[in-house]
Amino acid sequence: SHVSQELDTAKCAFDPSAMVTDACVSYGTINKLNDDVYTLLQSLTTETDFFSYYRLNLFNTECPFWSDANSMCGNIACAVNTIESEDDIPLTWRSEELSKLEGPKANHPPRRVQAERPKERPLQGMLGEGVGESCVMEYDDECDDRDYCIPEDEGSAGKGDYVSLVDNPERFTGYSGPGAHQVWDAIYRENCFMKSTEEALEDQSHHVPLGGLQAASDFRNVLQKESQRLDGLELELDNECLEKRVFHRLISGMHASISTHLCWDYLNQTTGQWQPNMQCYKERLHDHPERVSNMYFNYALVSRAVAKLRKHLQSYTFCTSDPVQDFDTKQRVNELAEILARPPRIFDEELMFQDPIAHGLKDDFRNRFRNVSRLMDCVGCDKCRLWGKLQVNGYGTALKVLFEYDETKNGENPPLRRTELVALINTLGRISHSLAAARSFHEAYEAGQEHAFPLHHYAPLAPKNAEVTPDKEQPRRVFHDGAGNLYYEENDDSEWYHGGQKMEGRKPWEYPARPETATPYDDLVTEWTVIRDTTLYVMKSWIGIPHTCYGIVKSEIERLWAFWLGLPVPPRQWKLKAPGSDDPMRRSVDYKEL
Ligand SMILES: Cc1cc2nc3c(=O)[nH]c(=O)nc-3n(C[C@H](O)[C@H](O)[C@H](O)COP(=O)(O)OP(=O)(O)OC[C@H]3O[C@@H](n4cnc5c(N)ncnc54)[C@H](O)[C@@H]3O)c2cc1C
Repeated sequence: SHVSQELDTAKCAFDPSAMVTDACVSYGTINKLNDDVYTLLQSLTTETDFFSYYRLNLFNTECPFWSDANSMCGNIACAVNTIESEDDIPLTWRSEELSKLEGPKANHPPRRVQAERPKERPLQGMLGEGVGESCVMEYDDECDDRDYCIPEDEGSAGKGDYVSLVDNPERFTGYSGPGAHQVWDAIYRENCFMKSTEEALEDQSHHVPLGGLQAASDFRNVLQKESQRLDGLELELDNECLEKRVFHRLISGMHASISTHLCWDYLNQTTGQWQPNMQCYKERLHDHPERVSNMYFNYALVSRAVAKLRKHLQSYTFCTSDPVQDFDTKQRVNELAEILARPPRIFDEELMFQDPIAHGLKDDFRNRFRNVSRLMDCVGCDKCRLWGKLQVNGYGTALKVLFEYDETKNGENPPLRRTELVALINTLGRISHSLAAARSFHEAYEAGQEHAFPLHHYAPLAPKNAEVTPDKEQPRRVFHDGAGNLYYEENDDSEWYHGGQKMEGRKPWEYPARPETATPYDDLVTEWTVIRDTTLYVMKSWIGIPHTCYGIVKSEIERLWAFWLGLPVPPRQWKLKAPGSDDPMRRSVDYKEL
């Protein structure tokens, strides 16, 4: 089918209508990359305090483009458009309820108050106990004119709130109808860079003046050059609205990603069941393969931006007062950037805008993006506005990094605010999840299934147990494989050691692939080794139960005794733990043992 061609084709011939050859990478390569980073990205966005809280101005803003009086419902206060008769369904399933934000919220304290509060608790527990507030608080309120988005606090009295992204997943909210369409229409209208002079003049009242004609011709020059470089052909380029296509792909890809999520996490408002909706997928994505293709384009663009930040992120402080969380977050981010930076390069921003003649275009692009950012204030559903704003900021940050950053330098680059970094990584997390969900939908659809398949099995996750080792001041990552072996990482450079021996070619939680030379006999021996080890492990655990219980009781009595005598109570020596990815029972075949 067309979609499978779109998804699986290994070639990406230059196609003027597809516009950007820079992201000319096979869909298969992107799927493979996504398989490698999916779990890491999801863990980063849901398990670290730094990336699971976002600061934004959600309520103190007004839609600057139209007002309630003359619009078809675009403003925040305006009721969301919902299914025919919502009165018949329970309150919790109504769009009005689904649209509301959930979970704790913390105000961003003004500068004067910031100075008075302790560095560890700048938000005074407002997000709940156990949240590393120094990982969430953003001290940098400055703006930079190289930003593609409106800094969240611009033009409003409030400095925004911190909200939990984990408590407010992007999913079906029921927000639809003319209000939602009006916003999407306005966003797509932003993309026409090259218009007739009359139209351009007419538009001056609505938009920031842009010099679009100059930009369009700049862009055409760049494209012409690029196409010649690629295949020596003079391309027939459409005379009208050329730039529109790059911009269009970004917006359309974001729209498609939002649609994928609402179809994946869909609520049947009459039965109250949350489940993937195949019909929704078919109508919004399957029947429009170019939308799926635009999501892939966005993936390439945003992941390249993260890869480009690799050096910058190595020296980034995520949490000022929580070294273990800071270390853990940094390790995961570094690993993500490292995987994304592996060849082949999937997006080549140097082919765009970098040409000195294309300066007008860059400003134009930036200004249009700012307008899209402002349009987000016209979205009449809190949760949708949250994710809409976050993703526009994420794409804006990706563009800023792609076109304003020099990856070899550090000091001279524009500052990267916490909000931008959180938006960037979460936006990548969103597209990553969209690609995975679209693939599951697609495969189930092709197989004639009514329901989507579960998400693919992704690469197991690296351990997250950062520990402060006694012999080092810095925390470093250690990995316990559950069979009594301890591995540790040296020099923050992903070199893993076991008993002083460096592990070549793999991480301790990875298992070597089956060598091409392995014979069926090797397979048999390997399988037998696994069965034998597993049986021994289980037997050993059972035999060890009395000893373990004795140890627990003894240590608890000692603690109680110390407490009774008024002495310092020693820390607990044991803990209950659910099996994780480091569980040896999850071991797969280890050929290295052969
Ligand atoms: C910023 C924003 C965030 C939103 N977030 C959510 C959310 O989190 N949860 C939720 O349930 N709803 C959300 N919505 C609403 C949702 O996007 C749809 O508007 C709604 O579900 C109605 O869908 P629809 O089928 O009428 O078409 P819409 O998705 O509203 O699309 C309008 C028109 O745009 C065109 N179009 C659609 N998709 C694409 C594409 N990928 N590329 C190019 N053109 C396209 C089609 O011609 C379509 O008729 C959000 C809306 C906005 C504006």
